[in-house]
Amino acid sequence: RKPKNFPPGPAWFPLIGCAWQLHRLRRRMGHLTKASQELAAKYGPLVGVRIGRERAVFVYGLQAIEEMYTRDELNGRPIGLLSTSRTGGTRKGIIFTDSEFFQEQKKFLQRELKQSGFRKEILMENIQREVRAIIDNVKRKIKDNCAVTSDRLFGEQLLQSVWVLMAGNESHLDDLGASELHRVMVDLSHSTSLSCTAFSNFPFLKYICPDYCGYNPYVRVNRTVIEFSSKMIQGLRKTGSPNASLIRAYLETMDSVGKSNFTMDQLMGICLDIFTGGFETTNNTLCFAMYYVVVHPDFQTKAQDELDRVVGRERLPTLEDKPQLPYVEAVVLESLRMFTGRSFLIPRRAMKDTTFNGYFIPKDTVLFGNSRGTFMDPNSGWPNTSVFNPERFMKDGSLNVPDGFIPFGIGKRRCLGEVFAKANLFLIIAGLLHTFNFRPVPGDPPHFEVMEGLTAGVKPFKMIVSLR
Ligand code: HEM
Repeated sequence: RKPKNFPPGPAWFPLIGCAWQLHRLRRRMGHLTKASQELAAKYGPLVGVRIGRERAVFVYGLQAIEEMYTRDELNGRPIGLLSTSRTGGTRKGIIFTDSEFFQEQKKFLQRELKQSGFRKEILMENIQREVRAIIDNVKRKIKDNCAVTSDRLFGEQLLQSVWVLMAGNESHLDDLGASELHRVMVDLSHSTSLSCTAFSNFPFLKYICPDYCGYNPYVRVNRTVIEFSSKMIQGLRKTGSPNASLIRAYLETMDSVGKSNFTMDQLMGICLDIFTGGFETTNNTLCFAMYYVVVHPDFQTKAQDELDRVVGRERLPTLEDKPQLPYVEAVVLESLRMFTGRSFLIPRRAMKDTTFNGYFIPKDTVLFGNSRGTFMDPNSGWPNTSVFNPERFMKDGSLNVPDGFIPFGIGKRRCLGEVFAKANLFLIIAGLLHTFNFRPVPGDPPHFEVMEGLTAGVKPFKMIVSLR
C-alpha cells in the first residue's frame, strides 16, 4: 500500500517547548511529555511537527515505540548542535553517534564492561562501598535532628561509583572532585532537555543570545566534564591502573591499533556519556523513590518488614538477597516507571527514507519517543497509572513484571548501563530502607512537582529521616 504523506500534527508545538525552556518556566509548567500525550490523543501514535525548517515526529504508545526501538533504519541519532557542540564540533561517544562507528564502539564497551565493571564481584564491591558512603552521608545529615533535603543525598556517591565502573575499583575521585563534578552534572541536567532545547531546534539563536538560549552553558558544562575526565585519565596513565578496567582497555586498544576510531577525543566522549547516562537517570529515579516512600509510609513499612525477615538487622542487603526481596524490587520498578514514564527517550534519526505506521518518513527526520505512552498513559493497559503502587509488580507474593515494561529500551540502542543501574537502584533503595525511616515534615508535607531537565526529576523536598 502506498504510504500516506508525512504524519499530521501542529507546527507550533516545538515553539512552545522552546519558549518554556527560554523563560525557565519548565519547573512550574509540568512536563512536556504530557502535552505530547494530548497531541497523540488527537493525531495518533505519530505526530508530525516542524522545528525551524525541519520536520520531526513525536512517537507515542508502546507499539510505536517498540517498532522505533527495533528498526535499524530508525536507529540513528540527530546531527545537530545538541550532539556536536558538547564534544568540540563533531559527534563523539555513544549516545549521540550512529552507523558503523557507533556499532564498533558500543560493542567494545559492552565486551570490556562485561569483563571488568559489570563482573559480579567487582560490581558488588563498587556498589556496596557506595551504599555505605550514602548511609554515612545520611547519618551525618541527621545528626542535627533537622529535616533533610532530598537532593545531594546520593549524587556524589553515584558519580564516584560511575567513575569506578570505568576506571576500576582501585581508582577514586577525591571528595572535592566528586563534589565539583556533582555541581557540574546538575548544571548540565538543568541546562537542556532532550526534546525542546532552544539552541538545538533554532541554531541561529547561538549567534543572537548564546547565554539566554542555553548554548553557552551547555558547551561550558560539557567541556568541564571532559576536562575533568581528561585530568583523571592522565593521572591513571601516569600511575598505571593495576586492575582491568574499561579505560585501561580503551587506552591499550588506542595505543595498539594506532590511527583508527579509538582516539582520546572519542574516549572523552565515552566518559561524558557514561557520567551523564549513569548519574542523571539513577539520581532522578532515586529521588522519585524517596518522594513516594515518604508520602506512602505503608509501602515503606511493607518493604522494611520484608528486609527484616530476609536480611535481619545485622548486615546490609546484597544482590544475593534480591530473589527473596520481591517487594523491595517492586518498589524499585515502580519508581523506575514513575521516572521513565515522564521522560522523552534519546531522540532518533531516520537513516534512510522509510515508512513508519503507514506514513512516509524521509531520511534524517528526527523522532522523539515519549515513554509516557508505554506505561503512564491510562490507555496503555496499566491501571491507575498516576498512582504509585508497587503491588502492580506483585502477583501471589512473587515479583511479576508485565510484558512491555521496557524502561531500559530494547534493540541495538538498549541502555549500556542497565546491569549497573538495576544493581545500583536495588542496593541503594534496599540499603536506605533497611537503615532509616523516612517521614514527611509535620505541617510541611512534600509538594510533588516534576522538573524538566535532560530527564524528568522531582523538585527537591524536605523529609524527616531517623535511624530504625
Ligand atoms: C535509571 C537508570 C537508567 C535508565 C532508566 C536508562 C534508560 C536508558 C534508555 C531507555 C536508553 C535507550 C535510548 C534509546 O533506545 O534510544 C538508554 C541508553 C543509554 N544509557 Fe541508560 N539508563 C539508565 C542508566 C544508565 C547508566 C547507569 C548508564 C551508564 C553507566 C547508562 C548509559 C547509557 C548509554 C551510554 C546509552 C546510549 C546507548 C545507545 O545509544 O546505544 N544508562 N538508557
